[in-house]
Amino acid sequence: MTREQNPALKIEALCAGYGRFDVVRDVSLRVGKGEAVALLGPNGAGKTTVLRAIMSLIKNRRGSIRIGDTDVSSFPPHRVASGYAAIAPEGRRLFTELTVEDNLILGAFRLRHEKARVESLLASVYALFPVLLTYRQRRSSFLSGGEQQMVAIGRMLMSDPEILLLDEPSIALSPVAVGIVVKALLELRRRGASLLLVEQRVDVAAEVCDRLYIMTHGEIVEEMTPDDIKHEGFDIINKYLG
Ligand SMILES: Nc1ncnc2c1ncn2[C@@H]1O[C@H](COP(=O)(O)OP(=O)(O)OP(=O)(O)O)[C@@H](O)[C@H]1O
Repeated sequence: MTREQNPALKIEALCAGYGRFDVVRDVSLRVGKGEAVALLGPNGAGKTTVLRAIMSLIKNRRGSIRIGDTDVSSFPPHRVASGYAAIAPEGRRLFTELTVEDNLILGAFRLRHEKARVESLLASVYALFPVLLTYRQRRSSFLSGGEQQMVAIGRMLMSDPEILLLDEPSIALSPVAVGIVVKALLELRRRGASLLLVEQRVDVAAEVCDRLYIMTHGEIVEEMTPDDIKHEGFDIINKYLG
């Protein structure tokens, strides 16, 4: 099947929010297999809410969400997390008292009876982030922000999901750490991963992604490519980001 016929993620007419209020309205988007797509927008636009809806973490949700061949719209969160989607949330949310390796292994909870597969996933995370191998027995609280972000991305990879969701992986990181995260995301792309990246930094999104959706006030208002930005400059996007 071609990428067009069988995307990694296809959202149609999603409405989602909190309590009785929708903060995401009629959102449709697609991430092809092996494609990296960014969701850009100002604070409060509803980007994180889209990611939470994909993971079934909010109850107020309508519309359809397909991951690969499966409609996951009615799945409970643990089922979505069992190999369909994984999220590296904003702020990383590590178990800071646990070691790096224990945090990573928690990401493979669903595969706990498949020891060889867990070992092989762990080896591929350490190949992506060699520094984590050095620090594997170190408590996560002792890591820098950039290293903690590597653990959050690695933990996501440990569930071997069909689509990776990243919520502002560059936030509050030093320029060097942002560079390391960008390099890791490019390497994941090279390995064929499908990514949906929520970002505030247009430069990071344009470097990593094939396509960018712009979201404001709960709706997708524009779709563009990094080439559009290259030709027309950041102004075409900055008018939406405020
Ligand atoms: N748990 C919640 N309960 C009620 N309202 C919420 C909750 N979480 C977010 N909201 C509201 O939903 C709207 C969208 O928030 P969301 O976090 O999805 O935006 P965002 O685009 O990810 O912004 P940011 O970049 O600031 O994280 C905001 O108005 C926010 O105040």
